Amino acid sequence: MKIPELLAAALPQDCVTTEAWALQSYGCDRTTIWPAQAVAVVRPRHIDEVQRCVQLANEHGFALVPSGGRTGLSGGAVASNGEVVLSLERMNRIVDFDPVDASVRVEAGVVTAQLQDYARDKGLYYPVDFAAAGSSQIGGNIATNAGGIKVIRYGMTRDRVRGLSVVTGKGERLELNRGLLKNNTGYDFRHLFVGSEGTLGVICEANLALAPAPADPLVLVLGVPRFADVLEVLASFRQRFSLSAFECFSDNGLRKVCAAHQLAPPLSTPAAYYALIEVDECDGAAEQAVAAFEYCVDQGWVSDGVISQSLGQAAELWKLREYLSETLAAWTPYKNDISVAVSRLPAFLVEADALMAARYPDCEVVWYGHIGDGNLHLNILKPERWSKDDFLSRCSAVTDELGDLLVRHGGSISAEHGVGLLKRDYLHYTRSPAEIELMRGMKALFDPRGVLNPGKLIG
Ligand SMILES: O=C(O)CC[C@@H](O)C(=O)O
Ligand SMILES: [Zn+2]
Repeated sequence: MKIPELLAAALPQDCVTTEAWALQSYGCDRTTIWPAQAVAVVRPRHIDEVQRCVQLANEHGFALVPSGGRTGLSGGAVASNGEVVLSLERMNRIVDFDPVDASVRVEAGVVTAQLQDYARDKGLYYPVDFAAAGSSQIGGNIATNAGGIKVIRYGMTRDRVRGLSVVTGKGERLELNRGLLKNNTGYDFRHLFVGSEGTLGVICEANLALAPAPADPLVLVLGVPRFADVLEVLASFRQRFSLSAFECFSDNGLRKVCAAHQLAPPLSTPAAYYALIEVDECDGAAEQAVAAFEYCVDQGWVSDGVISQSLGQAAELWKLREYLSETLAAWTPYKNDISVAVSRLPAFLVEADALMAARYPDCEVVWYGHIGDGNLHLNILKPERWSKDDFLSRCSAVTDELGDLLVRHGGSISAEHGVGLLKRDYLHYTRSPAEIELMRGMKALFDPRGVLNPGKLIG
């Protein structure tokens, strides 16, 4: 029997499809480098069906690509090698909520925004947030340890995960950590699965910690002529506030967003860079923010600025940052998602800036990111006249140089987007040979036949 027939015989009939549109659409994520070449798409409704798929894959030797909202930018959910896509989208129930534990148990296919709304309705807050929250799914967020715009205050997805139900690559079901806050009983496998990119097991359910509802946001956008001064601005605001976001973007990125979305630029005087700062709106916050802004102007770090006067204005200012990734997609960008310790950013930036200018003389580079977390998204835009292949091979060579630079500054080749296929060959810039060997050992332990997401993360 062929693989789709095997699956159809073992699962409810409407779980399996081989329709061309489905193979295409479920076989890709937001990268455009690898063509979709899935042989089937399976969409189970229950963890038992997930387990059956994994058992079949082991018995018959085919590969599965676990799949969420496919908003990833590193090729972690691409099926370009005859795999079966295992989509969790139908497992999208919020199973349980406990107000005493302030936690929620959800299936993997719950969309991030759905959980955010649910938490808000309960008077609480799910703080992992990013532009793709409307389509990304919790299982994928956990598998990639998604970050986003609130990491500076709330941490990454890992910091929310209190428990996981997974099906390992061997087909075993594991209940990891049981939703407990305290559980010192040896190796915590839950954390091994966070960020494992579907290579160890399929995340089916999660117990997630919710946060208290925050105050309304106060948002500032400040014009900063020199990149290094963005760090000075960060330090000044940090002294006065517990920040809930500190983002940065360059003027060329802002101009593209404004043009694509018919938005007015935030400041009458443009600056080379902008810092977007969010703090809690509370008594005296606006006055404090103005004082911090004036201090930064006096120091010559900031040339102009705006502060939100309403929730609507705060949301409008956020659009300038949040629309960047989607706007730049029109230029088929090559993405670098890198990090160094915040304290090392100034020194790193000087060298990274020089490297970009020297090695990409023909390409426009758009800088932006979660600079308060030491995380930058360097998007290299493809010149129209260059073929995709030429562009990619040039970018790959520069990524090696960037890797060397990151090694010198103790940084990471992937801060929050994961490794997938895109950064797999650069993993050694951040993880030692001994670590990579241990990763392979883990993979062999949980997925001895290599049926889960082969080729991703560690190859
Ligand atoms: O597209 C990118 O480079 C970054 C996407 C996302 O992580 C963001 O911060 O907007
Ligand atoms: Zn980001």
